[in-house]
Amino acid sequence: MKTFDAIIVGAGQAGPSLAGRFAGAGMTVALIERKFVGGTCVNAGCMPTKTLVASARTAHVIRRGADYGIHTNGGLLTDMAAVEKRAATVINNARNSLTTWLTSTDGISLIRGHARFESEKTIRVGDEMLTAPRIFLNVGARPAIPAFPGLSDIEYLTSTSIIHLTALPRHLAIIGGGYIGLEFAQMYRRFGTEVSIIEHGPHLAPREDDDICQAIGDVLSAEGIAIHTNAQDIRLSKRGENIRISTANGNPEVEASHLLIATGRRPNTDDLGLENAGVALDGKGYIVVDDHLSTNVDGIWALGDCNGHGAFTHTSYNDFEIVAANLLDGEDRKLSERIPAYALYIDPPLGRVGMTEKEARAKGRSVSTSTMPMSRVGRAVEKGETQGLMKVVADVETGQILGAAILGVEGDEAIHGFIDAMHARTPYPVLKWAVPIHPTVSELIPTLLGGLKSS
Ligand SMILES: Cc1cc2nc3c(=O)[nH]c(=O)nc-3n(C[C@H](O)[C@H](O)[C@H](O)COP(=O)(O)OP(=O)(O)OC[C@H]3O[C@@H](n4cnc5c(N)ncnc54)[C@H](O)[C@@H]3O)c2cc1C
Ligand SMILES: NC(=O)c1ccc[n+]([C@@H]2O[C@H](COP(=O)([O-])OP(=O)(O)OC[C@H]3O[C@@H](n4cnc5c(N)ncnc54)[C@H](O)[C@@H]3O)[C@@H](O)[C@H]2O)c1
Repeated sequence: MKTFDAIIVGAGQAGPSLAGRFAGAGMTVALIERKFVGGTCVNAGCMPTKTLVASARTAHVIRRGADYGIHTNGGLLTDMAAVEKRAATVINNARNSLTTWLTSTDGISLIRGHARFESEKTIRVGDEMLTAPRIFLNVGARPAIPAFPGLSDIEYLTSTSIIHLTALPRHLAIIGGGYIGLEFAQMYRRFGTEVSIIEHGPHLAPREDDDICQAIGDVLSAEGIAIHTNAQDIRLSKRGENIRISTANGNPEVEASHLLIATGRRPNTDDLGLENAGVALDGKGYIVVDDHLSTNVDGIWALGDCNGHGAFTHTSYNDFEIVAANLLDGEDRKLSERIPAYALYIDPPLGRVGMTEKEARAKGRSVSTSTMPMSRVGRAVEKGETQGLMKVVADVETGQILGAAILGVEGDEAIHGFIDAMHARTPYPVLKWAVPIHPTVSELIPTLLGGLKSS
């Protein structure tokens, strides 16, 4: 049995930083990883996808060159092998530098293998038994694949395997119109593939307000992506070399050369031996945690996607910050203090923070909203990218901003004006007097706030 001050399972977005802080405080840490250090973000998530999105945007800009008075001689060719290689390089560089840091930091033992609880304080990795008074779970999630009829007869892609394609599909069908589905849909359309999205809800990006969903649909259909919503009872079958996707409610059948299933993710908690430690899970398999990220078992914490309180790199990293601040810096940081924020990396991107209008109304707040089309934003006009809209939701009684969305050029950056104001709890009338820089997207935020009215 090897004894450490702390054991961390999973080297995703929280584990390595936590290991570094503990080691810096003079503690011995075992960091256990069964696959690649860096977890989903580095190896199969944010980093490769945003690298691929950048290649796709380059193709799009070249295609639009004539709109800007710039002409290219000859056609456009996507060299998918080179596109894939660029993403692989980004992955490998990030993974290697993290590995170098972890293996060269005194106090951290990077242990390769699958970890499983034997008891509350004991973890097995292969033949090795490890124990520590503090155990931190950062095991992440993986694609969830629904049991569609016919699934076993066909080959399909997930967000993990599609990253490694080196040849362009003729026709990519995507089941699921959420983050993964939409980012890959636009990316592959821009690479030159025919793309069909099949979503069982009434809208794409169904968590968003209807006006935002509608605008997202408009952006994607304008690029020639076929969108099939309300697709119930999806069935899969093989037709020659192709995959046929049929639905019950009159949507046309889609026959595609490739199929990506992007219907959500499930936590990696089913093979961790949690029953041997008595750690409680919720109905969806997420580890139940309190406001300080402690599980129901003393001395065991859960961070990142596996606790179901955020499914993003920044939320996993913030979980690390909360635990480190509370255990090492004598602070009292809480999960409930975090304001949800995220971006959907279609182009133009959607930056989002806080509540949607429908969430705010469901909570019974005295809601006031203001929207503005991106066609009124000078910077967007100058860039020739006027799709989308800005929207803010505020509480008219308290003057607090409840949420905001910027679907538009630079929306993922400009939304930080709202993120910071909401974090500082600045009432919106104060922001109306800020003097932003011209010409930016953010300069329209005071005007947007000026349009707030109750309805
Ligand atoms: C295609 C895609 C694109 C994304 N894009 C974005 C984006 O643009 N922005 C954003 O914020 N988020 C994005 N995400 C989400 C983001 O990647 C995840 O939320 C984030 O990586 C979660 O981090 P984590 O630390 O919770 O877990 P992970 O990064 O998943 O790490 C968990 C680690 O634990 C290891 N592990 C699991 N079980 C065991 C075990 N029993 N023993 C040992 N090791 C184990 C795994 O191998 C893994 O390395 C994207 C996700 C996907 C799939
Ligand atoms: N930009 C980002 O930050 C980013 C990018 C990609 C992924 N992610 C993370 O990865 C997670 C998973 O992404 P995702 O797109 O797989 O999940 P998601 O929950 O965002 O979207 C899944 C979509 O599939 C639909 N769906 C579910 N079951 C279906 C079925 N049986 N038939 C048809 N449609 C069905 C849902 O209605 C939803 O629209 C996200 O929650 C997010 O946290 C983040």
